[in-house]
Amino acid sequence: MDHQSSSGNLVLIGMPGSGKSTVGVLLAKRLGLGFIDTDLLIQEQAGRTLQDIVDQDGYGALRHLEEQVLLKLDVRHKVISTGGSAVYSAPAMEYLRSSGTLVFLDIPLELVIERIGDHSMRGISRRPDQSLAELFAERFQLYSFWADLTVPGAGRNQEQVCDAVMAGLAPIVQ
Ligand SMILES: Nc1ncnc2c1ncn2[C@@H]1O[C@H](COP(=O)(O)OP(=O)(O)O)[C@@H](O)[C@H]1O
Ligand SMILES: O=C(O)C1=C[C@@H](OP(=O)(O)O)[C@@H](O)[C@H](O)C1
Ligand SMILES: [Mg+2]
Repeated sequence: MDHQSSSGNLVLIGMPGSGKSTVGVLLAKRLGLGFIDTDLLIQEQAGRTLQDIVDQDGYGALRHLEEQVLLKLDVRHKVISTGGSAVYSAPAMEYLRSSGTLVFLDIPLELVIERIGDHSMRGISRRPDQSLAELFAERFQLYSFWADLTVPGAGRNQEQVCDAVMAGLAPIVQ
């Protein structure tokens, strides 16, 4: 049994709007697994909303908290939906990979904008000088690098994305 299947977690990574949180719940139901959204763990730990953290303390503070929460996760057989910025922490990604399969929900920039808007990018962890297009390009490299499986999301509703993840997992997870 390799690192991907030994602890049985399924970890969703990708841009905000790619469906990590909503598709994650569908996947957990289909697979009979529990579900964790690490954004909610961050909020619980901080006692504040993610929006507050970014607004008051800046994007670096959110990334730091996110890394701490990810490195403290000690779970098996869960679907784990991460926040879009999780991939900035190599230690956290290595750790998640050691106990699960990393699935990149890959949507184009146009869909990100359609789903989350591009006006203020509130709540997104990004350098103030960085455009959404630049952020997308930077992150695309990181998501692709860490992914065990990449699932394209364009032209698919949430159930169809769920189907595509299940189909993609079949050959790599026992
Ligand atoms: N495949 C899809 N088709 C249409 N809308 C979607 C799809 N996946 C997600 N959405 C919508 O996009 C928004 C962001 O989804 P969410 O699951 O919160 O993404 P993430 O956690 O990756 O930011 C929600 O309004 C959700 O309903
Ligand atoms: O991509 C990002 O920088 C962020 C994505 C959000 O999660 P989703 O990807 O679930 O929307 C949340 O973690 C936070 O607002 C920062
Ligand atoms: Mg989410």
